[in-house]
Amino acid sequence: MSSERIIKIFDTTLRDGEQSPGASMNMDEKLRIAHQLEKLNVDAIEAGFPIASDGDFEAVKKVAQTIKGPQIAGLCRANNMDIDRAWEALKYAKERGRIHTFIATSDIHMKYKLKMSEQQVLDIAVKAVQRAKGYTHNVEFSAEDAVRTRLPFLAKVVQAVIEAGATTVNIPDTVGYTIPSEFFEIISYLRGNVPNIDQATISVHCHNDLGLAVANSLAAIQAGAGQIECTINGIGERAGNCSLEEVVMTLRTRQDVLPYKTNVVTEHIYPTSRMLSTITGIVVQPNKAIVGANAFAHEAGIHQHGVIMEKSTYEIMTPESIGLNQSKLVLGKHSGRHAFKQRLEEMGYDLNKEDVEKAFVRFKSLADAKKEIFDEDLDAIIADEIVRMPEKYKLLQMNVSSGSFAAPTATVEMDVAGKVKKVAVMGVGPVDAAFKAIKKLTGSKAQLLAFNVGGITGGTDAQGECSVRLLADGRETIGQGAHPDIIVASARAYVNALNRLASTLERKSPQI
Ligand SMILES: CC(=O)SCCNC(=O)CCNC(=O)[C@H](O)C(C)(C)COP(=O)(O)OP(=O)(O)OC[C@H]1O[C@@H](n2cnc3c(N)ncnc32)[C@H](O)[C@@H]1OP(=O)(O)O
Ligand SMILES: CC(C)C(=O)C(=O)O
Repeated sequence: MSSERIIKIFDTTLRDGEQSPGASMNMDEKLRIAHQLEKLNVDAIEAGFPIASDGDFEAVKKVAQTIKGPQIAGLCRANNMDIDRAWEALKYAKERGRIHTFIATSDIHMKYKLKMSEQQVLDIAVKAVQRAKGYTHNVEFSAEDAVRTRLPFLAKVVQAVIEAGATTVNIPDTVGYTIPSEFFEIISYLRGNVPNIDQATISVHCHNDLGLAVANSLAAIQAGAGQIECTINGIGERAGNCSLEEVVMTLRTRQDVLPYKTNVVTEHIYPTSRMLSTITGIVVQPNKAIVGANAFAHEAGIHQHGVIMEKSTYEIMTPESIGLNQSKLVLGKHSGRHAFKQRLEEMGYDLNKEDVEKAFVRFKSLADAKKEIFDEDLDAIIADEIVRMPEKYKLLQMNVSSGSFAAPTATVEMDVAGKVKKVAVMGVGPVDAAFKAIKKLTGSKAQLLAFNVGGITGGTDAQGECSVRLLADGRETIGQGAHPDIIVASARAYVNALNRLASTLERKSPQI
């Protein structure tokens, strides 16, 4: 086999992909995806099943009229009505229009579904290809459920449809049943037992019921197949189809052992995946290979350190190669100092070693309480931990009980100018109780002008950020506090404001 064979990519997102429950697209949506597939430079777009509905017919027609470059295929059963209707839509793509006709060849499908004998199926397959040939030279035939078909019969069908003029013969694993070594054997068998096999492109169409669609497709091309049928994000009937991005990026990344190329412009993969997910509402799982949100994200400190030093330590392909701007270091409880310091620097903080260490300790304890630490959380940590004035008052511990039955009560322990004091106070609500307790412990006469509370980041595990505006002796101060517990954040803000007030009054300079 010659090296660096070009493998044709036949995208069926708009046909088999649309068979995913909930993935139906209207004509405009199909057209938008088709334009994106055009940018990806796939070799063929299967735009729909024209006999299925008027809407599908119009969509296939519009794609055939509009898209330049890729071939445009339409699926049809092996009967005249379907084939004629398919060509009515596909004819607008002229010589790029491909009629894709199919019939099942496995015993189980022939017996229970079609209720036909082998001979009947063989005759119908040949007639269908001949009918399609009357319209175009560009005819694909699929032997549905090929991998569960008895091999001598499969070979007989393949030989007959090629004689009838099929230019592409597709060997689908309709139910995602086969394993890679078997698929390799099936394709090898056909290449060894169908005398005219070289007159057509062998195609494969793998479903993912056992999670093997990509592996099976790769095994098939290693055995000599020349076309892979696949979908964006791997969507499709049941567990989906072979994922375009996975198969294409495997071929791009493992050139050393897979000497095949595709024509796909891989930099359009990520935007295409996003667009499809937005249009269909089918969310890509975060750990999905290539296009999942975590595919280029590193959370563990040891990995982050490696990536900071040299990306290839933990990245086998670049995010840019699929159209992503850059990989992401996710700060969480497994992160280490290297990643933490790098993020602070990227955010513009130039901290000394001691301050980084102080912030890091606080970051680790926050990371234990919430899943992901965002830049806003780091801002709050820096504001709280580093950019602090000398503290006359320190909040040591607090506990608040609240609800709709007992009166809200705050028990607060503070260090007030070197003395540890504790008090329990009731209030209208938990924040009111906490503020009253702090006032009692500090003896402050400051008037509360404003109190604001907000979640810094989304989710119920968000770090709450509170701000408090106080007035005393004609001076206003603002205090801020952050903590996953919103009451603790409020108390921290209050104490922070009192400390600012104290240091302002001590310096006797009019600051806010
Ligand atoms: C493996 C695959 O993904 S194949 C593609 C699957 N995709 C789809 O089915 C989506 C589009 N399908 C549809 O809109 C409808 O099924 C239609 C319009 C094609 C047919 O609808 P209906 O006429 O109501 O038939 P229905 O879907 O209930 O049954 C399928 C019929 O086609 C026959 N049939 C199935 N496959 C083929 C085939 N490849 N060639 C010829 N006839 C076939 C069945 O035997 C059955 O025939 P019957 O009505 O004489 O019993
Ligand atoms: C019609 C063929 C190509 C198919 O979708 C399948 O067998 O899964």
